[in-house]
Amino acid sequence: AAIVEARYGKDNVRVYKVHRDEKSGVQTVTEMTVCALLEGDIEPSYTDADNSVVVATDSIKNTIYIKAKENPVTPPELYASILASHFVDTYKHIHAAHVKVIVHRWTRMTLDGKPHPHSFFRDGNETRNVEVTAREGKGIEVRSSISGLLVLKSTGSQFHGFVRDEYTTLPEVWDRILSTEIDSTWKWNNFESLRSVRASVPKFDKAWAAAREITMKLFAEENSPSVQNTMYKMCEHILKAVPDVDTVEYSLPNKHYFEIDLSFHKGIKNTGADTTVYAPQSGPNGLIKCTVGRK
Ligand SMILES: O=c1[nH]c(=O)c2nn[nH]c2[nH]1
Repeated sequence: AAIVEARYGKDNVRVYKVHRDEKSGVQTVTEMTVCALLEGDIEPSYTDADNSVVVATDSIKNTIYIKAKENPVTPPELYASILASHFVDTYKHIHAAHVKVIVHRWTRMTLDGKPHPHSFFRDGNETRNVEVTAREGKGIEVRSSISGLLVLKSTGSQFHGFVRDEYTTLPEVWDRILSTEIDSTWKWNNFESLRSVRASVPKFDKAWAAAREITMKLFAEENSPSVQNTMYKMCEHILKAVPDVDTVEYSLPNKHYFEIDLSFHKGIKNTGADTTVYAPQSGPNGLIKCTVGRK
């Protein structure tokens, strides 16, 4: 037997960092969950119990905190690239590092119409994420994403014209609820070095804001003929808005809301156009995925 591939490290490292602006007294917080996994000449630790090649996961955890202390933690693309590059540059037997950063939402409170200097709230489970791979001699791959953004529209969604055969019971619909949890990822053109990531720092927040705005605007404004078509348009718009992005991918659950026929009770009309009461479904759910590139 032989190792085909291996990587190891520390997962679920929770990091909080505060920036205190002395002049204004305004404090800004960032909270993230970090995973850092190393790859390289580490087979002997698996095959021969030779721990001389192991950078302990505890040391990896320490490094995550030290790099957060020494460097900016925003944009997450920069922090993740600094962290991943550190491992490849520091240990000659480590040839790749994979870092995932999940940034949680602490949205500043607005009280009496004014932003509060040091109070925040968690407005939703949506997160901004980055996955970085630094590979020796091969630069830095960066994938940014939005996940957990739960959306619903009460109309403006349809689904008809699909295959009808002996397996089909789904009625065609011209007006339905559409709800999904946005998972949108945009992959940046390869960065040849940490220096080129730093040069692109102004682009990362703008790209995230554009992807989020495009996603919600198209979701809301399209009279969607299907999840497939609407997600494809989201990809097209993001590719147009962010020239340095190579591909965009979406993975969208279709979280169904079913009509409930209540006619058994005094002939209540609650189907088709008369439906006002629905049964939200926890499962099964549709799952629609695509990756779109530049032709
Ligand atoms: O948007 C949709 N796409 C599909 O592929 C599908 N299948 N059932 N309902 C559906 N809705």
